[in-house]
Amino acid sequence: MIKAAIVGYGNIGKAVLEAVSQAKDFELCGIVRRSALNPPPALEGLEVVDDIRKLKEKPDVAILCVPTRSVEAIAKDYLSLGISTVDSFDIHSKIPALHQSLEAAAKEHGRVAVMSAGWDPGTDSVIRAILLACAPKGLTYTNFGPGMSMGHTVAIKAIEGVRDALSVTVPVGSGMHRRMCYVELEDGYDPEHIKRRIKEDDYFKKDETHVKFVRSVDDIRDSGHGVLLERKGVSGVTPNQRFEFRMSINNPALTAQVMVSSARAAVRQQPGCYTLIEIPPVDLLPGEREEHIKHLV
Ligand SMILES: NC(=O)C1=CN([C@@H]2O[C@H](COP(=O)(O)OP(=O)(O)OC[C@H]3O[C@@H](n4cnc5c(N)ncnc54)[C@H](OP(=O)(O)O)[C@@H]3O)[C@@H](O)[C@H]2O)C=CC1
Ligand SMILES: N[C@@H](CCCC(=O)C(=O)O)C(=O)O
Repeated sequence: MIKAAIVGYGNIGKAVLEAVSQAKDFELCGIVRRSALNPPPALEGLEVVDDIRKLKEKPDVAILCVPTRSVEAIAKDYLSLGISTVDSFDIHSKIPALHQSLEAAAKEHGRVAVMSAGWDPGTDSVIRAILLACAPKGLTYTNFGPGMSMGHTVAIKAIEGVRDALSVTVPVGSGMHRRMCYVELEDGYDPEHIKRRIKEDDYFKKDETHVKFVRSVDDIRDSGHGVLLERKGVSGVTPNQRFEFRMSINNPALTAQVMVSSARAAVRQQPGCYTLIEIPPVDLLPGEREEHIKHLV
């Protein structure tokens, strides 16, 4: 059995709890939250702590369901305690730096960090890599949505004066996106200031971004999302090879499932930091390798 802890009980944390409950090779050691006081009824009977060191049983792996910008500090702390980590860090431009930093920490402490293990970055990254192997010359376009981006939404929610938010990603073609941000403000905050803060954030600054102020974000929230990944390229000397991958999904449910599968892979790797393209797909699956070779290959 793989002993796991869930860190952060937001959208992804809740869905990870559901995914772990369905995974027969996992045992939950507990949930780590910023405050362990007054846990919701859904956590009744589970160990809820405010520091991973307080868990009765030490986990093999911690599934980090925290804001992307909190991942690095938490992952390094846990690796230093001898606990492997899985995260879904999704600021694409900062992935190489995080990879280096977690690689050093994981190797120093003989543990594994699986990073950026959601659906994008994550499973989409694996598909992009496979399409590149199929047609080494050409263009891949990743077209998201329309749907709710959790990463962009969390980034807006972190701005002082924002009570609630929803960032919807709208595809405009050729891998370009429009960001529609719906924001519920606290009283007394300047909408123009909040607008500027959003537009200058790394998550938004390269895209066309619109900010709209609404009375209730709850009334418009829908966590559905999806992707159309397209590649047109050349295999050998043969042009016009066309590929498409499309999915329409519930964002937290899929992200959480990928993280749980990645936690399984984490306990099977040598010490170090891995993105999903560096992990053999068979290590994500429960059961015997030989059985998967027989049925999947
Ligand atoms: N790679 C991918 O494909 C995807 C990645 N993601 C990533 O998942 C992250 C989490 O998303 P989501 O679950 O929707 O976020 P939420 O805001 O719903 O949940 C985050 C939880 O983390 C805990 N937390 C710890 N530190 C902080 C902090 N400084 N501020 C706020 N909360 C904190 C809180 O839990 P508690 O109160 O229990 O402590 C909070 O509920 C996103 O930032 C996104 O980048 C999401 C979807 C896809
Ligand atoms: N990282 C995303 C998942 C991929 C979709 C995306 O990047 C977007 O909508 O911009 C998220 O946080 O929801």
